Amino acid sequence: MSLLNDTIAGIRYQDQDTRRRAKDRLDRLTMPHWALGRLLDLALDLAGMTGSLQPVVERRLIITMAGDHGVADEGVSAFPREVTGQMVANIAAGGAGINALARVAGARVQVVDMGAACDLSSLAESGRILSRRIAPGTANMAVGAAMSREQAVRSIEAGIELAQTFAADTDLFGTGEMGIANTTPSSAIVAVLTGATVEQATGCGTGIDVERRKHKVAVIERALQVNRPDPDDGLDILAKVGGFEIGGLAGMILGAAAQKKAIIIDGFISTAAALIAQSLAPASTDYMIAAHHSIEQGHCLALERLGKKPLLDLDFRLGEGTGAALAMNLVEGAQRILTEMATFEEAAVSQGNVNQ
Ligand SMILES: O=C(O)c1ccc[n+]([C@@H]2O[C@H](COP(=O)([O-])O)[C@@H](O)[C@H]2O)c1
Ligand SMILES: Cc1cc2nc[nH]c2cc1C
Repeated sequence: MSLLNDTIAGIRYQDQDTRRRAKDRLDRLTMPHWALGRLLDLALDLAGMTGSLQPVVERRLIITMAGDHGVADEGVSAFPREVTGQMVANIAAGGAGINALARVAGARVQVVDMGAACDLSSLAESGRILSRRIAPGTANMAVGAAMSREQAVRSIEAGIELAQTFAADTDLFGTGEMGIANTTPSSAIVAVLTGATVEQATGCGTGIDVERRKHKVAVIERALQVNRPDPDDGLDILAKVGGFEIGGLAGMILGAAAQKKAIIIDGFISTAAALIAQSLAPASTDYMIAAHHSIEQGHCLALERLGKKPLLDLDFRLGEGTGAALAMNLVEGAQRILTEMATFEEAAVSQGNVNQ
């Protein structure tokens, strides 16, 4: 079997017995019942994911995957393609938004070149980024498939391998990406996998105006007509209207799930990758935590399809893993409540008689 098929076959749903035992403890903690709300739901998830009442979320890693997109030729972004490589260098030097927010979370940031258009070999050779380049950007999905099915598999398998390697010294993963024009393939993926119209699934990305957004919708509609991706085949969708960094992130998510590690899903593009992972392995959603609600139109639809409620709502639309980084301390909050807070019996606190 292939790495992809093996990985999919190895993903288990959360451990229900550990969830039950965690629920039993959380029900008895010294507070009015469930008074920490969704932080407690998150604590249950951590227990179920790791199969432990003492989950650890100390060693944190944001993987920021970069890729370019042939569909940028259609004028769907407010920024030129070369920004992808320039921002990769900025992140590698520690000067991007993700670097500042990862420092708040005590997380490492690893940039991976999945297929930027420009030459990033000097950054890779000096060890500041990792190179898993599939090709120098995808083909233009408005005129044909973005990549071959074989490239789609390779991009996902590169992500799985990275998750396997990093799992040795990572307790908590976060996804991030950098890729000019990548909201275009992401909207296409969201439309195909949610059944929504392209109009509903498409936003303004880096900041295009109303007219350009109309054009972007038309480009995505054309890409779907030309390629006819099969909604029941995540690999077909990725190959026809996806991106290399999106495939890499889908692989990271599958790899983390197979290792029973929590993975925080960043914004719109990361959620599109999560939808690909869900379509390949429904149980992988049990290991995903939705970081935040991006203001990119279509993110709500994607989160709904994933069955996830985001932790934060800060009007972000940056990507890079910024929302995932900020959510990491909330995940630590959930873990500390489960592992550090006393029960009524332990602290000798009188219980009320409120119906639970
Ligand atoms: O994460 C998000 O929700 C998000 C929403 C809009 C834009 N972005 C970032 O902006 C870039 C894509 O925007 P665009 O307009 O070039 O498709 C890419 O580098 C993403 O990281 C990210
Ligand atoms: C400057 C810039 C930084 C980014 N980070 C993620 N996407 C981005 C897009 C642009 C344009």
